[in-house]
Amino acid sequence: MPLFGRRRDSERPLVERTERPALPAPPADTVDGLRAMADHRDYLLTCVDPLPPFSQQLLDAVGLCLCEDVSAAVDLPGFDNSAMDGYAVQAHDVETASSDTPVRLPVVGEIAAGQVAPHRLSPGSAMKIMTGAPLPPGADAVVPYEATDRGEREVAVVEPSVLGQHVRRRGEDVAAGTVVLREGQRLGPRAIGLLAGIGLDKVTVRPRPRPRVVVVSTGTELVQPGHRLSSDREIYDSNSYLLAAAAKAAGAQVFRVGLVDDDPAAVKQLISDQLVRADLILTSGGISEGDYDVIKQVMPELGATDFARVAMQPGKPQGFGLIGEDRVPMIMLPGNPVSSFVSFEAFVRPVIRRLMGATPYEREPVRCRAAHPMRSLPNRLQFARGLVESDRDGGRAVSLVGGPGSHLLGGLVRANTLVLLAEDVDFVAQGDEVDVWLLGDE
Ligand SMILES: Nc1nc2c(c(=O)[nH]1)N[C@H]1C(S)=C(S)[C@@H](COP(=O)(O)OP(=O)(O)OC[C@H]3O[C@@H](n4cnc5c(N)ncnc54)[C@H](O)[C@@H]3O)O[C@H]1N2
Ligand code: MOO
Repeated sequence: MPLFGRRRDSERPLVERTERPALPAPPADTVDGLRAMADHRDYLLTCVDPLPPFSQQLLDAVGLCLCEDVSAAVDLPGFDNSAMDGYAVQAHDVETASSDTPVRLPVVGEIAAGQVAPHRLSPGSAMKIMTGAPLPPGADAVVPYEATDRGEREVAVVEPSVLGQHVRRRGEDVAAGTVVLREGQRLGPRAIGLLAGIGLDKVTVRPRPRPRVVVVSTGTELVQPGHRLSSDREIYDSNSYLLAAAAKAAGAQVFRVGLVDDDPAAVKQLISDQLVRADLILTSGGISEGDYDVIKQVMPELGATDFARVAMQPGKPQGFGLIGEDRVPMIMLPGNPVSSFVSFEAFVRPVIRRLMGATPYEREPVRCRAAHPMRSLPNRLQFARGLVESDRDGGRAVSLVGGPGSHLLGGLVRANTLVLLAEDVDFVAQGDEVDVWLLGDE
């Protein structure tokens, strides 16, 4: 299918397979001749690196995490300066001043913020000074206008002053060389202000706001939603929407490319075209044993791939690859909609989190009481669709909803939980505890 409408398909170069490093050795099949779900997940996580930290303009870094300690290269304040509009003086000259016995001093100059003192302040004199202006050498206090008659050539000071009064000392806030923000710290408005205050316009942060995830559905039977089904052999493409929405909810920037037929040339062209804008490519369909399972057929020509049978239900067939010159990670998911969704939860969400440098990568299982007896396939980690509700004792109980078939998209929506029934479990009695993944934050 045309992607950008700039060049004809025949003009675009394909990524051809050249000699490239293979994938790391995949884990052994340990469950009934199949790969354990956790082994497959951990394998994908070792094959994918977090996106590199990158230097970001301050305002684009809000909400992101620092990848380095930040030290101040300058003192804050950078020089001794006045905290008030008034007169720079020597404190001992005005230590007895009062409204009954004002101290009169000649005004020998003026300094505004951004200027420097015209000369040193001699004992027995005053210099006009504005807030933020550098204190003249020789001065050690500032008398605010309100404590004087605001004289221009001579000033009468009517309140006493002490050493250092209204003077902001160099380095009293931040001394040059000290660490002001730590690696891992999330940048909010105050941290952004401080970074600007010490003269930085960029910082190194992670995650990239969003890993770029390209989503593609394969299948000649698929029709774009919004169009008419022209025969009862056709079905609407739900997976590219489901996966795109799930990737977006996990924090990715998503490019939903949509559909491609089970045509090897079209699939190769489309994937080659997408590599340039992808940190991760997701496909659904075409990876099991069928005669038209095009992804499994062509992807080994474009990169290093691993097709596994995983001891889980749904989600048994799984594909992974590092594709093209840049070895872009690609996760090839099974076509049944529930299989696709469960595989996303088990493998894709952790990989997106790893790309973002967001830990923990995996969902934390939560213990929950079974509301009724449950049967499970032996030797498969079963992801049953569950509904968790509060029980009478204020605890949580889960019941199964929607049926076990991996095509049951309607039933999936009634669930708020995936119930994890382990490989060595074939029966759970009512009241027994099971692990669940709560899907509330999707
Ligand atoms: N002989 C065998 N057949 C199958 C096996 C097996 O081990 N041996 N595994 C089964 C399992 S488990 C699954 S899951 C599926 C996975 O098959 P594929 O990944 O090759 O997917 P397809 O054959 O292309 O499609 C399967 C099913 O899903 C529908 N589908 C596909 N894409 C979409 C979409 N974007 N939106 C909605 N529905 C979609 C498709 O029409 C099929 O009904 O293989 C079993 N077979
Ligand atoms: O195991 Mo397949 O992935 O659901 O039916």
